[in-house]
Amino acid sequence: MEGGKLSAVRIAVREAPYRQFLGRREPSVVEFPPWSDGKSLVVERNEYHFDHAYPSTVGQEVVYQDLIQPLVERVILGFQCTALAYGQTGTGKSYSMGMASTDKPEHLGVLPRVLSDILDRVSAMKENRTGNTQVFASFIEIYNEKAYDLLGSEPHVPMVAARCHRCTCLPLNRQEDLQSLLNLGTGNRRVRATNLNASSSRSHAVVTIHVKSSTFHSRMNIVDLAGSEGVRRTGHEGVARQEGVNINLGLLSINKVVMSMAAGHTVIPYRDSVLTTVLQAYINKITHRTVVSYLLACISPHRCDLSETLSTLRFGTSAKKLRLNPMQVARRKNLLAARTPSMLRVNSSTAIKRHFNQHSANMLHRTRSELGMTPKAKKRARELLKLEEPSSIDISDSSLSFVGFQDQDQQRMPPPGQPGQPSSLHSTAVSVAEGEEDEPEQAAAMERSAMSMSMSTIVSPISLRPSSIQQEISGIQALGESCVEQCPWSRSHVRRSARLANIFAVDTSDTSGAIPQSSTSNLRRSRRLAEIRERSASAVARMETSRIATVRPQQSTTQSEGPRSRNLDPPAAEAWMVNHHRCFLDMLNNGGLRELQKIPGIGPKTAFTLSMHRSRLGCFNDLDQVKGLPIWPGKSWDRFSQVNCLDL
Ligand SMILES: Nc1ncnc2c1ncn2[C@@H]1O[C@H](COP(=O)(O)OP(=O)(O)OP(=O)(O)O)[C@@H](O)[C@H]1O
Repeated sequence: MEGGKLSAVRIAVREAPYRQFLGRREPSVVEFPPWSDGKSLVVERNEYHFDHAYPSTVGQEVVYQDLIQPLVERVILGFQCTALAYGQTGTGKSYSMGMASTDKPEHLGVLPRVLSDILDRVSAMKENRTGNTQVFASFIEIYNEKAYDLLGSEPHVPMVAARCHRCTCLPLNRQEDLQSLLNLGTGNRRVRATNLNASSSRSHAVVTIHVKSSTFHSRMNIVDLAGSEGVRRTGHEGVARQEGVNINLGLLSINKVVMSMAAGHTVIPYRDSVLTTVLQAYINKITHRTVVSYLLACISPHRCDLSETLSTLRFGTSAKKLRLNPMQVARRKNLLAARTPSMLRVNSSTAIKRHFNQHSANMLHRTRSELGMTPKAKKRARELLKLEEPSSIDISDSSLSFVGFQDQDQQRMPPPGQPGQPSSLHSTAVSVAEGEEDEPEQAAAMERSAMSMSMSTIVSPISLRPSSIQQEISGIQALGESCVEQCPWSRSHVRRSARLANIFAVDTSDTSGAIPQSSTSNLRRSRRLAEIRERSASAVARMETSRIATVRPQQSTTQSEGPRSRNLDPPAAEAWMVNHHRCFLDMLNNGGLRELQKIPGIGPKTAFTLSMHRSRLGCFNDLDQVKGLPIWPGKSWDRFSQVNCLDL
């Protein structure tokens, strides 16, 4: 079934030509609007939509190619297909289905074309030796509620088996077999002249074409129903009248079956007539994935046949409601894809989707590979690093090259002998010391203090030694320590965002080329915590030392005590305060929410707001900036600074 349509039966409506013997030519009751795209028609101002709508001018060839040829292709692939003609008497059902004999090739109907087509394909398959496929055909009719085997030795003796399982199947090997089969079947079929049709079929005919191979047995049913007729209009009496009644009974029962199925009933009245009993096997599977069905509804252009025409269109509309469930559609597609040769499938949407999926997967893999995220890339990088990892790397060697970096990058590295870019504090302290030569003592004190802080409290990322665990975080072994110091790119403890930012900064700036010493907030969280712990430990140790050296023995010291309470000398007190401010600022800049909450005067809410401001600003440059934040109502900053000894 084409597309993703859920309709189990495809419906086509075909208009019959004018019946000459009705005399006066009147306008047709059926209109084919130009906007309909060959899929809808208008009768009595009601528009009906179907899969195809053919005016009387459309020939047999078009109908065959549109409706039946796709079914032939499916039958060869192992699907069960049914094409059924339904409509009023004299509207061209037998003509369309090819059960009326004709000499002109353009008037050949479905049956001879199908048989011929199947035989051609099977012969081609035999020539290509792609399988041993055989074709058989059976021809039965249901007349007066009895089934007859038209190809059997006694065509006018009713069959016993209700479902006609044991009917005669003639093998079809050549085109000549085909002709003899058609002559035999149509010749045995009961036909009678009525007021409405000179050769009206008095029975429902079912031709089944079997295609048998070693792997499947598919069938194609071509059903030509007798025409519905008003018994009075036919002008028949006696046997002919009874024929008409039985014909209508069969049509009524097939109508009821289709209606029940469309309404979703669980009990379907198949046994109401022989026609539905015989067709039960096919109708039952109409929504099955391996069944493809076409209904050709034939209608008359005459106004006198209007009620019959509307009845036929109603039947078509009911059949349109038979739905495949989406699972069946998906399975049918899969089945079709599995049975279609791969060459034919290459252009299908599934193949295209698969191609794109594969393409995007390749792209993703390539990107991951370029970023060094794939195991292979990691391994390669490790091997390269091992090659370059020198126990004897001399960091003073300016020709030292770093794996994976361009020369220009190398040129932007800090000059040899300078272990990393000095921290901002370091540089500030040095500049102060350099600029204030007239105050040597103070400058020296500041420098001493700054140096001591840079050694103990201010931890430059470059001076960090990643732990062995941290070295493994990125999946790439770290370089030798000297290299790590020189090559900040490979520092796995620096956040990836910071590393990338550094890369872009180096690319776009022509400054010293050194990686800007980002604040420690760019360090990984584990590293920051380790630093805080390290700093607090060293601060305690330092305070202990200074206490022993300067504080009177009787004074107790606690961490919250200020310099005043320790009676420090002014320069020492000032240095202590600078140190303390720096430590505190570090804590504010690097502490997580939990660490911030441990600071006296900071609750969960303040900690959260503080961290939000910190993320917005990057980090706090000094305590004045913290003080200026709109989170200290009233005198809360005073209380906060007091409790944390931030004031002298
Ligand atoms: N599209 C058509 N083009 C040319 N002739 C047609 C067309 N449709 C029907 N006819 C002619 O109309 C006449 C009646 O057609 P046919 O016997 O196929 O009708 P029917 O629906 O099978 O009737 P019944 O149900 O009584 O058997 C035939 O002579 C047939 O050639």
